[in-house]
Amino acid sequence: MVHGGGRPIGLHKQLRKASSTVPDSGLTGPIDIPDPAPADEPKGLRARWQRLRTSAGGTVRGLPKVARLTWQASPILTVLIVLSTVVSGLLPTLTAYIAKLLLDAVVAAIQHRGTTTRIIEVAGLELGVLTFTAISTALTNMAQQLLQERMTLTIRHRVMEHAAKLDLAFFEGSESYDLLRQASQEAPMRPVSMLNSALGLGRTAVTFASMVALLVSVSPLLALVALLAPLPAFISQSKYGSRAFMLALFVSPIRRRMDYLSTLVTTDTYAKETKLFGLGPYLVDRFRRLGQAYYARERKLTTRRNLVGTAWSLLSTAAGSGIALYIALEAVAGRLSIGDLALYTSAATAVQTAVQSLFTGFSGMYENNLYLDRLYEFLATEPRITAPARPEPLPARVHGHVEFQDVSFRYPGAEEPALENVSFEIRPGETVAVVGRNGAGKSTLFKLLCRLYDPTGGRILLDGTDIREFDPDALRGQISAMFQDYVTYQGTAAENIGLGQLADLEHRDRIVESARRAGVAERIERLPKGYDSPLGRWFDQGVSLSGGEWQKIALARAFLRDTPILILDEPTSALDARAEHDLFSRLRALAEGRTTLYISHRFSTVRQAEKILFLDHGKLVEQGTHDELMTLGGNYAELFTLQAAAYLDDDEDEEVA
Ligand SMILES: Nc1ncnc2c1ncn2[C@@H]1O[C@H](COP(=O)(O)OP(=O)(O)OP(=O)(O)O)[C@@H](O)[C@H]1O
Repeated sequence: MVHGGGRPIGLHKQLRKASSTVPDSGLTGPIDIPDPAPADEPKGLRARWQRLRTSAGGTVRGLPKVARLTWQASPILTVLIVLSTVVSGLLPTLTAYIAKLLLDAVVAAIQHRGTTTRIIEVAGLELGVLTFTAISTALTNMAQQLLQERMTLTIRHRVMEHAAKLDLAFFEGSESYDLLRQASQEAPMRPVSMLNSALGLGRTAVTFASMVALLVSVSPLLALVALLAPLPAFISQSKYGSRAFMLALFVSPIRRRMDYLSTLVTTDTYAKETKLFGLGPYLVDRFRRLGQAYYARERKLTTRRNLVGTAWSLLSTAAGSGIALYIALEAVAGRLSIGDLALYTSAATAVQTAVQSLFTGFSGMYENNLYLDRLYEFLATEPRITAPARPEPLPARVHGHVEFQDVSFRYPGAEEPALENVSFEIRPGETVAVVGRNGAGKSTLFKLLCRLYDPTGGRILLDGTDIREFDPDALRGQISAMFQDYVTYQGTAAENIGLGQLADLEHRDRIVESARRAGVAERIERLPKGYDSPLGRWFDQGVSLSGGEWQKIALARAFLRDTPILILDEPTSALDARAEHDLFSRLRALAEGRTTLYISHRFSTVRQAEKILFLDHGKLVEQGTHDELMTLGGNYAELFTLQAAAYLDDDEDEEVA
């Protein structure tokens, strides 16, 4: 994990822990956000100073990384933006100086000491500088906007690229969900913001230094006053900057809940239930109340931050006015020229403005840096399931001999193991049904076989080799799978199937063949544009399919891959009896020569398997053929009889009727 920003590691962790303990799903329960101020916020002056130093140090250390990011996004724009910054930093001082020259020339002309030519020369110079300023401002704006776009694209690209590499465990944890959200939604704007703040800071520093130099030449004391006045405001700004970030961190789970509530009411998939159960007003009200709590927090912080900030910055204003008065009196006394007066007045104003931009710039950088830390933290999250340094090459022909040896598994953060000491062997080409009650660990077994998770104990062998010794991508290339929660892609029918094997995306004949195997070819042909019909409602003219039709499409996607292992998690849960029967008769041909595992709750299909594994509370309690398990008279026999009895009852009822 990367801990940029010089923030103490403990604080980071503590914050995250606190922010993820916001209770409840948001559907019920209290709507409250814990106070974002961490318990250890420094109280004494010394502690504050210490903290300022750490945060300043951290912010400055954050700069090179941002510079690298911007450079990667576009070297030309980066150079352009840096150059224009330096130039535009000098321009105010130059403008002020020319104004002084102009005034002095005018006064001299009035007093018949100077010439009109001199005035024209200075006016020409002024025009030149103003034109240059306009051009340089335009260039800076252009470079900034373009860089913003480029950066956002670069970072989103990196976030996607990285997310694609991460383990399933990362996506299934709620803490990492927040991190992902922050990295993908909040972070892309931050580097440019950070760069802008840094450049603004640089520009201001140039203006500030040149102006202060002018002030020093009048009175070192005044220069000192101008320099010291901003300090209190600076400190208060840095405090509120970090509070704002902490608040954002704390409200992140609340916002997630708000998003969820909003999705429930605005998404087609949920609309049916929301309407039927009359949940609309209830959910809308929850959203409103969460929103209010969220807004109240934001308002408190924003108003405090601005009011307190302004109060402190009044000190700087007072100092500025003092300087102006002093210089005016000096001019009256004849110790300074009118031009000097104008110069110093604008210098004083510029220093004051500069001072304010300095803290806005710095606190902006500080805040951006805190967000960027989350991005770096995300980018530094490494997948645990990776290829070994020297991956074992897969055999030229994988036979599909699968062996679980004493495999145990517990999901990260779970109390109970999902699988416990599971051992079994599947010979190449065998068809195996995995059965058991809900939550018994069946899907988990499949996830482990695909190496979406690694077992916490024991090992899984494919053709005699521990699957951890293969490159996970190569291993997954040997497996076709359809999961319980298969994806319904908002794409054409051909794309929906073709995504199962990217190389075949353009091979229409193979796609048609898979559709036929899954029993959905005829339905697709009846669509308005056949295989090129968009499915789902996101597109214009998209066709809505029924649940079973979608499931057949998902099956076709799995069948497109010609792999030695086929895994189907409840492949017929949405199919009608005829479709299920047809699929299983075809499956025998499809499964020919491939190791096939399927999960099913329908015992009529389970009994056809060559081997049945019965899981109960994560343990493999029975295994064998249908006949063997029936003879055993255990769990399987009990459930089978139960289901068969239900059917028999139905038949009898029908007969009676
Ligand atoms: N991502 C996860 N994180 C934590 N626990 C999980 C996760 N997925 C599943 N579990 C838990 O692991 C256990 C086994 O789940 P699994 O999905 O393997 O059950 P299953 O046998 O496939 O059930 P079903 O028949 O209902 O599909 C369950 O108790 C479940 O709560």
